[in-house]
Amino acid sequence: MNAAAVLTVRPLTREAFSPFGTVIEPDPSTMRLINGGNTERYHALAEAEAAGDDARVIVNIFRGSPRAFPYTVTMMERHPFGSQSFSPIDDRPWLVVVAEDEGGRPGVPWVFLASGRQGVNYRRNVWHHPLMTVGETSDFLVVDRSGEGNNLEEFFYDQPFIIEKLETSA
Ligand SMILES: NC(=O)N[C@@H](O)C(=O)O
Ligand code: NI
Repeated sequence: MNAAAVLTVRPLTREAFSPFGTVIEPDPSTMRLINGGNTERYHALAEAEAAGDDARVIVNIFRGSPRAFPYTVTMMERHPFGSQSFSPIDDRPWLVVVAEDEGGRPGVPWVFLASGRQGVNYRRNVWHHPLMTVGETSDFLVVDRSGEGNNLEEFFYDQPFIIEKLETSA
């Protein structure tokens, strides 16, 4: 087992997350007034992808128990047939952990601290860590894909990556 590496925690921004998907938050450039001016619609912030036989886009709630820190990232997963979005319901910060694909395996994880008003949509087949709730058990609205075939691919690192604490830097 290789030596552990400590990961940097970065603030979640649309730009930094763009290689992995989109950030779901009110983007003024997408806003259009609807319902006679009563409602601001932030339009098409993300696109749900659902491929393969009998593929359907489904809406779920994930109730995540809080992770303990320091936390060791030992694995990543991806969904070959569809995207997956997470939007916090309880307005609490949470962690988003993703990685670039390097020849069919995830590279070094990127860790982003999301606010309680930020969601993300992982594009289809993007490496990510399973839901990482922080502090208290929290609910997330999750939009992803149901259908035929195995939509879960997991990879286990031969090197531990550590998230020491939730202070952002860089
Ligand atoms: N397995 C499952 O439904 N959850 C994961 O995909 C996850 O990203 O949390
Ligand atoms: Ni997932």
